Amino acid sequence: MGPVVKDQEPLSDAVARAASVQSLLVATDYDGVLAPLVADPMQATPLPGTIDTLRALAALPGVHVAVVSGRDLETLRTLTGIGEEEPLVLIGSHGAESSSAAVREAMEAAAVTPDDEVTLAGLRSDIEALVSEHHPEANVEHKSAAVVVHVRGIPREAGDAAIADARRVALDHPGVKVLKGKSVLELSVSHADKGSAVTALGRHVGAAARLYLGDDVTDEDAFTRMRRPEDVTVKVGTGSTAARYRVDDEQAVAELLTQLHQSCAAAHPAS
Ligand SMILES: O=P(O)(O)OC[C@H]1O[C@H](O[C@H]2O[C@H](CO)[C@@H](O)[C@H](O)[C@H]2O)[C@H](O)[C@@H](O)[C@@H]1O
Repeated sequence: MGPVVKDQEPLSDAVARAASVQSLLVATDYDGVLAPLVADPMQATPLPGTIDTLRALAALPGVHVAVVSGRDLETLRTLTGIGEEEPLVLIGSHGAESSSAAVREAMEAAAVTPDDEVTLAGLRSDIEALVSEHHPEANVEHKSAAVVVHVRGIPREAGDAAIADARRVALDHPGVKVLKGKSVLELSVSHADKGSAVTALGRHVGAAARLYLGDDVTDEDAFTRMRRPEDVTVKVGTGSTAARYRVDDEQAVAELLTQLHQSCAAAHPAS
């Protein structure tokens, strides 16, 4: 897979350049970027070594690291194994939740309200009823601000029917945001987006450059917000994108993070 824009600086040069700035924010999506996609969401584990590479990056002076996901914060912490005492920032529920107080403050206006909770409770029970009565081969994932219908691994026609019916259910619940992801339909009461959360974190740490890796439609909010010449945006896999660069898969992400760590370690030696 070639670069997204022709005749631009090669990705390896852009990574080396980003590594040399005084304050760098490295932000990465989780599913489909650090962790290969699998049928059971709770079995989606990071490729060996990737979290340790992020830890090593976060230990360097002037390098800030965040994992940004549609997962809720608690699940993201469990799946990444990143502890509360570690310097890595976790951003969950597409920006609605974060381990960083600065991000929480910036996203306060997008926080889930008690009215949203009521909407979500009604939605959860309607989706559960729909799936158990009409689409038993589909699965339902409950998150703090959303309910997700999963159709990975089931026959195409059955999956499409489940997604179409879930969309219809959402219409009965005003204020619900519908996000079509990879073999999922997410119905959310969150008003947050990854782009706002990551740019808030970048501002907070005074990032001179931001490097963002993502594979799904919700990552496009981050790609479109990171348009400074110093920023490096990387789409993982196929599909149209606002990112400047593209890599094939999670293995290529692991290699890119290793290259980034080597460049950052050379540019930001620990004192
Ligand atoms: O923002 P992300 O970290 O990319 O999370 C997006 C969604 O990821 C999960 O679903 C995806 O991964 C599953 C496990 O590999 C896979 O079964 C599913 O088909 C994918 O769409 C997660 O379950 C969702 O809640 C996230 O919103």
